[in-house]
Amino acid sequence: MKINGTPYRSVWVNEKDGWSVHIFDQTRLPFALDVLQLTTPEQVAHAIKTMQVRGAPLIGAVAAYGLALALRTDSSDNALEQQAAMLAATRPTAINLRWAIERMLTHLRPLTPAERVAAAYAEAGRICDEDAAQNEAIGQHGLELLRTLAAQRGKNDKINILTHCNAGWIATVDWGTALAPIYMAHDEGLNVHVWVDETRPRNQGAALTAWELGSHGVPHTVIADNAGGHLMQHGLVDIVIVGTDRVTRNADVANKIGTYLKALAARDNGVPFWVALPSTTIDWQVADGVREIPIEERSGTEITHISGRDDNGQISRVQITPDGSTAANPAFDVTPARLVTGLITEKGCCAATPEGLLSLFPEQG
Ligand SMILES: CSC[C@H]1O[C@H](OP(=O)(O)O)[C@H](O)[C@@H]1O
Repeated sequence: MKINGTPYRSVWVNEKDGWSVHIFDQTRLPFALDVLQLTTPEQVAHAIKTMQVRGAPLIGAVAAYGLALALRTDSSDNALEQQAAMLAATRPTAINLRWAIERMLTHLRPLTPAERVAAAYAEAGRICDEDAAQNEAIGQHGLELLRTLAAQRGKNDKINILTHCNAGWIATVDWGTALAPIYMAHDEGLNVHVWVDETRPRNQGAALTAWELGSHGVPHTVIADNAGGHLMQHGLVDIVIVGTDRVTRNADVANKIGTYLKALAARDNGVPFWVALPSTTIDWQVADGVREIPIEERSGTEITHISGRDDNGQISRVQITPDGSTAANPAFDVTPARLVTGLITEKGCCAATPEGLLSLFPEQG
């Protein structure tokens, strides 16, 4: 996507040295666009754990480059396995991380140590190119949904879309998943407006989705997470589109904490609830998401403290709870397939059912 007219991806190899890896430090957005240069697998692991880089497809792509960086130092079998395990363990919920590492291992294990570095960079590059292409296709299929909504009402009537967390281009290599159809609809001239859940506690909506949409000129309004149900009750939400970190073969959906509550409100108010995902986010080995998907527990300090820009223009962090209060911080929840209207994938849209998924991916049957 473009930032001030310049096209960017969310991860890229430094063209000056040909091997170090660049990402945006997403903990500094929306107030600073800082590029981080990663030169070691440990730096990659730290960036993923601290959410300097986040978003299911993007952490998989960056971890793939982390393995390439590791092999520059030691491309032995032991190093390959150990570094892969270290990177895969950085965050437990997004299946893309494990998928990307497994793909790299499958590609690299048969090679000699001398062949591995170049092959690792090439495979990580293919993972990035495929993600960008898949997300563009998701955008096209999701655009059809928005065109249908627009056709059902007056051409210039506003289409109000609610989204949760950030599933935009900065959460992927490019285009995003939930936001890809929105960008395309806006660029096509459809009158779209986005309700942006702030998405406590890390505020990926308020800080990242609002920044993305504002940078692209897409009308949007940031709301408290708890406001979505009220807006739906008053007919102010036409469709919910969210991203996901893992979808099971039964079409249960793991996503940022609070997604399940949004789906319940949508069902209660007859609002279509769609989930956008590349096939790399489908975990075909898992059926029951509520029971089987590991939910990341993050530090309670993400609840007890919040960061932002103060009146002096400085980024500062403040405590918002009493000393001594404990905090629990599950980072994801699972929305059962029964609450999901449908899935938007690079192969098309389908019902949130095992049959729906297999209709798009028959090879998994
Ligand atoms: C396009 S995947 C985006 C997905 O990832 C986010 O999680 P996190 O910010 O913790 O990496 C969130 O669940 C988004 O829906």
